[in-house]
Amino acid sequence: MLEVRGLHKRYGDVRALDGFELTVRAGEIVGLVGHNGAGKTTFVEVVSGLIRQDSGTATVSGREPARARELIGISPQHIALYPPVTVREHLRLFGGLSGLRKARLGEEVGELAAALRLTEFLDRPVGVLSGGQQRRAQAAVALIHRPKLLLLDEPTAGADPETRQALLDTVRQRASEGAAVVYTTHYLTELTELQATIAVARRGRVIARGTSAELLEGLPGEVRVSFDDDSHVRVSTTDPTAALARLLAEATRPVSNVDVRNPDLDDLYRALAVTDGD
Ligand SMILES: Nc1ncnc2c1ncn2[C@@H]1O[C@H](COP(=O)(O)OP(=O)(O)OP(=O)(O)O)[C@@H](O)[C@H]1O
Repeated sequence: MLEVRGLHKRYGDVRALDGFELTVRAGEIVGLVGHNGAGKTTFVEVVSGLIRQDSGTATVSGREPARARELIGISPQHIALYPPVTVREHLRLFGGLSGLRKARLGEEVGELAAALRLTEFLDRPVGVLSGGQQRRAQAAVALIHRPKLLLLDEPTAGADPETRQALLDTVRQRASEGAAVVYTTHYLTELTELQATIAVARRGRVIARGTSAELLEGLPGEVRVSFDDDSHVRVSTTDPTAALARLLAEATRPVSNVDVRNPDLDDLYRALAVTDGD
């Protein structure tokens, strides 16, 4: 569905994309993660046809992004809606531009609004909605024409748990119906929930790809044991159960709390930075 080969894009001295490669099949969710400035948004902008790469190729169903607009749904990192225009008018406008007929459009609006818990806000101008409601409206605009490729750039940034859940459920549903999804986020738990494969971007290219289990295997997490006198012991370990058992067996003061942290994205970035030459 999406094939990206050797993308390069420079802004002055900054190599925003430096050999970026990614393929996403129909029905697959790829979680694109990486530090701030790794090139994720630039990649999304090229694939959605908003900017042109300096070199390399990006194709959506074999077509250049600018010629495949109706196949793509994009939810940009920053809200890009018209404040005085209602949610329903946005959906009619964008659905209509993508060629949805009136009757079908009405059905899609109702179904999508219910899925994203937007029904009671449909006739309010976007400008009066809360941040989380605007996030859901933005996602609805991306989804209204049932695109074959969904590009969601941090769709849950600043979202409350209800908004987050509604978005994740809807994205999973669309993938199960065959959409290819690229989902950028800074939250590993969302990608686990989406059963996404993960692509890690760094300095303008993808340096690792796999399931979270594959990528996190062997990385150390952390075990922390706190005591009644407010002191604590912390160890970094690849075997939290054994480490916890040892710390508890060796404890000479009453224990007030234990905390086990599994490896997360920061641990993964640190490990990859070492193998990537830092
Ligand atoms: N229009 C632009 N003009 C100049 N530099 C840019 C422009 N867009 C992006 N960059 C630079 O390109 C690099 C990649 O930026 P990009 O926004 O793609 O990163 P990102 O991985 O999406 O980061 P974040 O997680 O912060 O959203 C950064 O160094 C950024 O400053």
